[in-house]
Amino acid sequence: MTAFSANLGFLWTELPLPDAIRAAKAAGFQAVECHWPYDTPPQEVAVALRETGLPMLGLNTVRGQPGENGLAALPQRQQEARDAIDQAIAYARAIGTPNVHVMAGFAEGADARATFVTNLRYASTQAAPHGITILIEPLNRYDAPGYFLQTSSQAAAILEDVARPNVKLMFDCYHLQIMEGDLTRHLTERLPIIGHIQIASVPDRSEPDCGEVNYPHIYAHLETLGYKTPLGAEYKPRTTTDAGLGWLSAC
Ligand SMILES: O=C(O)C(O)C(=O)CO
Ligand SMILES: [Mg+2]
Repeated sequence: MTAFSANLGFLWTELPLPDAIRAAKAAGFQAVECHWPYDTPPQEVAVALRETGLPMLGLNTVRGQPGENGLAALPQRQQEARDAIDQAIAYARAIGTPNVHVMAGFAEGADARATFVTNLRYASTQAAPHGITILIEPLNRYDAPGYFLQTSSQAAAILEDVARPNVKLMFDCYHLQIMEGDLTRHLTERLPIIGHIQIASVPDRSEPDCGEVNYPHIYAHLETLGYKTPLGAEYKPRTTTDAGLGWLSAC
């Protein structure tokens, strides 16, 4: 049976993070993940995780200044990017989180690529002693125009250059259906470099129960591939989180 991780960046956002973790447990999720937990002391998050028994699978590095979307591919911003990486790894260690998504930011060109590769190697070195995996995530060009990383093929080439076993791809089916399609084939081919998978309907990014992706097919396919990590439910509820959970009980 497919397991799911509630993305608390989008689900139960009206609740403080520890209560959102409790709500995810009550709803039947097997794990949680978040975007930017930094306003909540990690001790409070750790208490809720212990109490519910849910793992927090991932968190993101900060976006940077207002209007920015990450720092790791921005030439001339290396110190800030490394501070963001250090902050994320410290928070992840405090709550036992195995993945840190290092956000690339709005950038393009050879300098941006070289900066991203260098910063990912730095992140890998800092994360490795703690058993933490670094993730990079392509975002679609409509939601994040100008974001440095946009496709899984671009990510695969960068991961080859970074050449560290603890730096992997966050395969968000929502973004990659929009950018590349062919999800079944890409999930199969990219499996060795995938560190986490996320889902949402396409194109409206709501509950994964409608739209152009047939998720039951994706779940069955991932099962045949032996992929067992809970899938990140990273969608924007059509009404409230609780009212939209029918898809979860149908799985
Ligand atoms: O938007 C997404 O898909 C993300 O997973 C994220 O981490 C924030 O941009
Ligand atoms: Mg995502």
